[in-house]
Amino acid sequence: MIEVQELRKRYRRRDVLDGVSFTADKGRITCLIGMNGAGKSTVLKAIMGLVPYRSGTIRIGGEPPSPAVMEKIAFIPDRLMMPGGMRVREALAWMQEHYARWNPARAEELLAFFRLDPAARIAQLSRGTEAKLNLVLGLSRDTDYVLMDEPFSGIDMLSREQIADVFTSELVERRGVLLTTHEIAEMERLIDQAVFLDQGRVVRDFDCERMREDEGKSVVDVMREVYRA
Ligand SMILES: Nc1ncnc2c1ncn2[C@@H]1O[C@H](COP(=O)(O)OP(=O)(O)OP(=O)(O)O)[C@@H](O)[C@H]1O
Repeated sequence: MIEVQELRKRYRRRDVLDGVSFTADKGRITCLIGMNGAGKSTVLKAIMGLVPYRSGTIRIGGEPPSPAVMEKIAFIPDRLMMPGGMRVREALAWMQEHYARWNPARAEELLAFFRLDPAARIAQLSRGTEAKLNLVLGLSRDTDYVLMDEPFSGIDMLSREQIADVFTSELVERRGVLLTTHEIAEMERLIDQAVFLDQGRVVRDFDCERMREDEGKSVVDVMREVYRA
């Protein structure tokens, strides 16, 4: 489980995270939902130790972050972080060299699934193809948790459907997935837990299936309720 408790972060004297608390369990897909600037990416970056925070506690599998604990998490940022001159196969080799839990068979499988050309240069990939490679690099590590920042952003409908298939496959089944989005409509059927962020605060946190059963509301219904209020 990833546990975030009372996380506070300031940028230029402004509170961008104002006491954020939630958990993301293994075997579930948890989605941080919020408008632009709500603080979603900052939460992921704080968990990964990429930005310092003022106060609060982060636990991963019950342990505080450390280099060994961070090996259990793969972070897939909103844009690919590899140099443009690199070829796809070189990016995979780089990952294999730098990450202990790299799974080459899975990487090959995902390359074939997304029909990525191993010889293509990264700079020449379209936005959507780049997003798919970004997913291949993150999901080919055998980690307990995967953090994804806006995995669907800028991607055409058919590619989104292909990426959605990955979410329902055994690739993420046993892992804990924490992702962010501001476009919930097509993520709705994929996610188990919804955490709504607004101006650095958690305003709703619920089990999506229970919400549908108990109150007959979809995540989008709740979103309208929260943000139009
Ligand atoms: N490096 C930075 N310096 C100053 N302010 C920042 C910095 N990074 C983010 N912020 C501010 O922190 C707030 C939260 O940003 P964050 O990127 O976490 O939002 P978000 O919910 O992920 O938004 P989006 O959906 O647009 O990606 C925003 O108001 C943003 O302007």
